[in-house]
Amino acid sequence: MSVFTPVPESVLADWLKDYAIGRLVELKGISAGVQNSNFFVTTTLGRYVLTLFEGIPRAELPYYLHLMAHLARHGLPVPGPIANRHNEYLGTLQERPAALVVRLSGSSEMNPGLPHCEKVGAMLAGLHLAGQSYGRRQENPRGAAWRAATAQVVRPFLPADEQALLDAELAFQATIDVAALPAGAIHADLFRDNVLWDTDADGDVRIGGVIDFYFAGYDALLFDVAVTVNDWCSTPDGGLDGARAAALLDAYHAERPFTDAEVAAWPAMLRAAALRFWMSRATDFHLPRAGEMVLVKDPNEYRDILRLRIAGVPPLPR
Ligand SMILES: Nc1ncnc2c1ncn2[C@@H]1O[C@H](COP(=O)(O)OP(=O)(O)O)[C@@H](O)[C@H]1O
Ligand SMILES: N[C@@H](CCOP(=O)(O)O)C(=O)O
Repeated sequence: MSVFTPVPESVLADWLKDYAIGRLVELKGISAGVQNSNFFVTTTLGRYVLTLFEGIPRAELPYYLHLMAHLARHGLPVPGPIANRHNEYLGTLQERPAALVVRLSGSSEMNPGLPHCEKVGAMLAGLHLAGQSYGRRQENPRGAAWRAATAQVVRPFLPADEQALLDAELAFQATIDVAALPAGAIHADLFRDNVLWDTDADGDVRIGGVIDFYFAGYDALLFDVAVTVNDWCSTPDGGLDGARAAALLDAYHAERPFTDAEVAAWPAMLRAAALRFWMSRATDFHLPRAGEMVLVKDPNEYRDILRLRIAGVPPLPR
């Protein structure tokens, strides 16, 4: 998150009167993240995260908030949204749609080992299984149609070799039958910075929280696995670390076995997932948004991951 819209303490203190969570003690902007304005909020009764949504249409927000509530109810470490006195998760603050969620414990691990990858794989499978009973449906906002449309916006900013890479990848992706893959609610942005780690009573790592569901949607479950593997299991040059990928994928497969169609589609899904983040980062880089604290991530990291996934990847477990 970044802070695009500042919130004065007096304004928040007044807004919180609509909630049953006590009085404002502290408000702090969060610099991590790229999509929304986020703040840590401490009140006399607890610790929360406030999000002001910057550009997601209001009508699409209940899908995310109810999905978080659904997954939390299924025992996953997902922050539950807080309802206001009108029993609604979504409010309005500084003329933006706004929501409060529980602040979970832990911090992100940017150098994950095998135990981290194993736990993330098992948790992602649990999320996909619990998501099967989620009643709402909203398409992945960064799905195939978005990728194709965004490619045309970004293309003029790219050098000739990258334009050629992009054109070839779009043509390849158009040949993939995504409808043949198991689908459901996916997180779609399960990067290392969206998982908070804690330790349990024995000192073992455990997932304290999975956050940032604001790219979630209905799509192939395998696309979500690919997004996750590309981030958690890449080496600094973008290659796949075989041991970390195997730890994550074996743990996932033990909870939700991969189908034959998924085994066949795996290389294409890794490429689709790489393309998605190359395109979003290139958009943020070439067409930046104004804001008080704005983080722009390197698009070339995902261009390189795409090139390396095209060169070849190890198969899925079966
Ligand atoms: N529920 C939460 N509990 C604890 N920390 C959180 C929570 N939600 C967000 N954060 C913190 O805020 C940071 C940015 O949040 P994120 O959801 O990734 O932003 P964005 O909405 O811009 O994508 C995270 O890296 C984490 O440190
Ligand atoms: N994970 C994405 C962008 C979304 O950023 P977030 O910090 O809001 O999760 C990327 O790395 O490009």
